[in-house]
Amino acid sequence: MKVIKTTDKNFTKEFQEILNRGKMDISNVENIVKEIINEVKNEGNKALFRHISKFDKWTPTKNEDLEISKSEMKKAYDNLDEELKKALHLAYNRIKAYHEKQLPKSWLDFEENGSILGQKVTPVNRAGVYVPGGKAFYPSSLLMNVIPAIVAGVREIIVTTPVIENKPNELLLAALYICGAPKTFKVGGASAIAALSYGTESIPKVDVITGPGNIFVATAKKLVYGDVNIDMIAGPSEIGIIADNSAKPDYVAIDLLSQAEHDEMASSILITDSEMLAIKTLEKIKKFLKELERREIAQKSIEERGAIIITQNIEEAINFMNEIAPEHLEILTKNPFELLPYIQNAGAIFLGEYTPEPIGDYIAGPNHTLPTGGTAKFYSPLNVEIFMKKSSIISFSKKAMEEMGKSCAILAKTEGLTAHQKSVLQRFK
Ligand SMILES: NC(=O)c1ccc[n+]([C@@H]2O[C@H](COP(=O)([O-])OP(=O)(O)OC[C@H]3O[C@@H](n4cnc5c(N)ncnc54)[C@H](O)[C@@H]3O)[C@@H](O)[C@H]2O)c1
Ligand SMILES: N[C@H](CO)Cc1c[nH]c[nH+]1
Ligand SMILES: [Zn+2]
Repeated sequence: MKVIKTTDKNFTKEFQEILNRGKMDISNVENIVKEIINEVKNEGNKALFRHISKFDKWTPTKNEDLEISKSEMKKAYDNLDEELKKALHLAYNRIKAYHEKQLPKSWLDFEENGSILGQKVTPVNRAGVYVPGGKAFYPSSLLMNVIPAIVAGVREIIVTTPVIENKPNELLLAALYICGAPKTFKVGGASAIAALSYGTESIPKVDVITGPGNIFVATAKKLVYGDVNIDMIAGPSEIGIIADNSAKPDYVAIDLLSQAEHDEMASSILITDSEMLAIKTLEKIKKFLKELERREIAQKSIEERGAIIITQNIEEAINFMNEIAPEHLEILTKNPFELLPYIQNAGAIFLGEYTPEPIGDYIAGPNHTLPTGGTAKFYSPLNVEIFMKKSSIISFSKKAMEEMGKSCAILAKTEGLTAHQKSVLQRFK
């Protein structure tokens, strides 16, 4: 784990290396992904069968094999352990309530001259949700993506997820049932993104695709963007923590490890003005690592992509964290809310010692699909608006046309667009 001080001679170079870590390099996989997309475009389900056989360790032979039935979902829900069921419902209700607050409104404005201007908000007709499933199952990501689409009022939601060895995860099946049993296909990676973008015999073409995934999924989303809308290109998980000497090293250490255990490419960064906290956190990381199920992944991630930056004061810590723009930011200082006005870039901000990042992954309510790799400088968390679009509304009265028609006509004439000019002037005859 890199430990550096902002007063070190080579700090600028070291910090630049940290900034570059999250940037996604798709050059190695771009050609492979292009080929997969073309095969799905040209051959439909037949290509899906082949890709599933190659990557997911089972071989579908007919179209029906691709779909998870509603009865499978119901059976998994009925057989689910009561405590898990309660937890799923709690998560569902909290995520739904939070996203309902995000709903944009249609509006009409009535001007004195009798004209009406406004905006009409409409959900997209069909949305595709990708749920990763290559190396682990993510029922929580299913909820985080499907619930905003439900809240937005999307008419049809199509889910795709790879099902390794054709053995669906019971919790994922139960979560699908709670989400209203949307049509779900056992397809993963770039093939799934291509199928949702262009359609196959079984999978309908959608208007927007959301959901995280590995480099093949991210690259495919980048390539199909424009033919469909996408939420964002999310890379490996990240956590940034700003802490002072009031923070508990145990909390800081385990919260850093919480994202490190996701992925060897995940990055976990502590910025603190307390050298003592830095030393104690390092000790605790060593202790906790021994206790983790995913120790090897977490260890590799924390050793190769973890960092502690020691600053001269908390203002400096905030400035460097704003430059990093982490996916998740925890503030573990005496008065965390005092720092909030100065935080400019972060996907989600967790304030205070009782708000560890994992509470946001599952239960709190805000979305856990967040911008990574510094893209929190311009992307927002996944939200209901990605499943909606807006149309402008314009209705001019005769009086408004008399007031403004001439100005419009002269602008049109100056652009050389005389049909535009005449279209307006006709109204005066
Ligand atoms: N940001 C979030 O909210 C969030 C949530 C959950 C998971 N994640 C991340 O999503 C990622 C999930 O990755 P995953 O691999 O487990 O599952 P995945 O579902 O993203 O990818 C599995 C699919 O990748 C394709 N694939 C695998 N190897 C390939 C190859 N050599 N060539 C072409 N295609 C290939 C296959 O189609 C396979 O079905 C992880 O990095 C995880 O940390 C992020
Ligand atoms: N922390 C991940 C997003 O970066 C989401 C997740 C799903 N399950 C657990 N965590
Ligand atoms: Zn997580």
